[in-house]
Amino acid sequence: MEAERAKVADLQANHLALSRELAVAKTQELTQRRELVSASDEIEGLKKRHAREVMDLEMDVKKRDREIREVNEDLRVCRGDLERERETVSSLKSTISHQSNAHLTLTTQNQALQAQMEAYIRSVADLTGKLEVAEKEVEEMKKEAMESERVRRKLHNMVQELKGNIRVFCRVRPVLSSDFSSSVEGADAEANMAFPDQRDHKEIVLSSSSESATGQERKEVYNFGFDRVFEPQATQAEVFEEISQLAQSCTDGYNVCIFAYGQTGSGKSFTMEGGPTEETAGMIPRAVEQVFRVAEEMKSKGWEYTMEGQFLEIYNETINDLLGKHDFDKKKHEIKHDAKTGSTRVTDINVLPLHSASQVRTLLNLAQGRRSVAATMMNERSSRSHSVFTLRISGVNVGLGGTGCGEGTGERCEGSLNLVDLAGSERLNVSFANGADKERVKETQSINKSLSALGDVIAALGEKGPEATGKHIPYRNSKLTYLLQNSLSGNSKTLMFLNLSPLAAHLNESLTSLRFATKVNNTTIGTAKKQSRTS
Ligand SMILES: Nc1ncnc2c1ncn2[C@@H]1O[C@H](COP(=O)(O)OP(=O)(O)OP(=O)(O)O)[C@@H](O)[C@H]1O
Repeated sequence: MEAERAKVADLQANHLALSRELAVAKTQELTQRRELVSASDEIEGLKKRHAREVMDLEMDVKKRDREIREVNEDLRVCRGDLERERETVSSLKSTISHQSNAHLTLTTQNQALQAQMEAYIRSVADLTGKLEVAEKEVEEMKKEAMESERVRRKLHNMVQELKGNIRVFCRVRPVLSSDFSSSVEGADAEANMAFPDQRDHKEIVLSSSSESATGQERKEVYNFGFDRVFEPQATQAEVFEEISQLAQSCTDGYNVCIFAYGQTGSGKSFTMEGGPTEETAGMIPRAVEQVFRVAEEMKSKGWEYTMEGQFLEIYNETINDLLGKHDFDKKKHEIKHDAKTGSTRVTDINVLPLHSASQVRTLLNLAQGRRSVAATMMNERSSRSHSVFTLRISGVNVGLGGTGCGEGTGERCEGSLNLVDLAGSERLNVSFANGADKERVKETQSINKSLSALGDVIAALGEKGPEATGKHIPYRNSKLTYLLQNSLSGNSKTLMFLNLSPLAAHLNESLTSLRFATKVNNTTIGTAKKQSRTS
């Protein structure tokens, strides 16, 4: 029992110890429970904080995500931009590389140009110096040119004077197809004409053979010499070349008269007026053109010209104004000479200012249409009146204002150019073999009277020193000679064309014309005087 009791005491001591331990354990447990509650509160608090923090973090993450997306988007845009910028940069790089190449080239060119420019500047300076010298020389030369022009005019006119103031040119027209249509047998046969002087062209020889009373063949040879003989093939230009110097004379202040003499159909109108083409244009249009050309050229020598023209015909000893308003001129015209100036005027005649050669051509055509033209038995187109075209020229030397050559000399000159197409010179019996109408007979008589008056005037002038001896010159015997007085006397230069037909049938007429022209050619008219004055 004691064992048991000891056992129970042991058990009780154990129990006590265990109860104590349990109490301690319970206290510990309580403490721990409290700690646990506090820890779980703490955990709860932590959990809540954690949840809040997680939420905050989630929101933060979402925000960041958004931001990341935005940044990514920006990045993408930036990448695009960057890519484009890269491309731009690369193209700029290549441009820069080109540009720098170009710049290099330009720099080289610039250097070369600068070198050239410097050379130019040097040569410009050099040229400026030379120009100044040349300008001085030009000025001197202009002065010299004006002076030599004055000398030239003097010499030119001296040459003209030495050649004689009445000159005669003989021109034979070619045989025409119309010559073959004549009803008279043998009318188309060519006359025997020769031109032996092939160097100076001054001779014409006509020969004819006839049967003498004893039945023997008689050969006759006629020699004539003129200032110039033109063969049938001579062109209008060749003929004009010989007379063009005369046009210059009238711009120098001389009275120039060119007239055509010859039987009907011998080529007077062709020589003076010519055909419609440039090649066939006659002496009148060519001379007018020459005068205008010379006047234009003389501008550079300080001369200024004004021109005026008149055109008339003398038909049956009456003057008809070819520039009048009506086809038939009913006015009575008188011829007036001014002894002081040596000029001739016709009263009530239209005198038109002339500005160009083409204006003159139009006038001439108009006037030609008005000419009294009547058919004769010899030439359908024969004109039965004398036509006189007059171009008056006044010049004044006004200098070359503004060129440094100073004032003009103030010298004035007045000249005229008379171009006369005479009516046919055939004798009465040739034209009117079967005695035709009276009007035509009167016309022919009147023409022949004036032509023989022309011959008489020339013959009287040809007698030695007519003007010095005061011998009477019968200018008044016909309207033609009276009108041409100043063109035939000592104040002028005269050229006569003797037109000849090449036909054998016209041989006698040709011989008569040749004799008349020889008389004219042997006439020496005093010295031509230039009509000039210094204002
Ligand atoms: N050199 C020439 N070349 C070519 N044809 C010419 C030449 N000369 C004159 N003729 C021609 O001869 C014909 C007569 O000439 P033109 O009419 O000129 O004679 P004319 O002497 O003036 O006559 P008229 O006294 O009747 O006026 C015209 O058909 C003309 O064309």
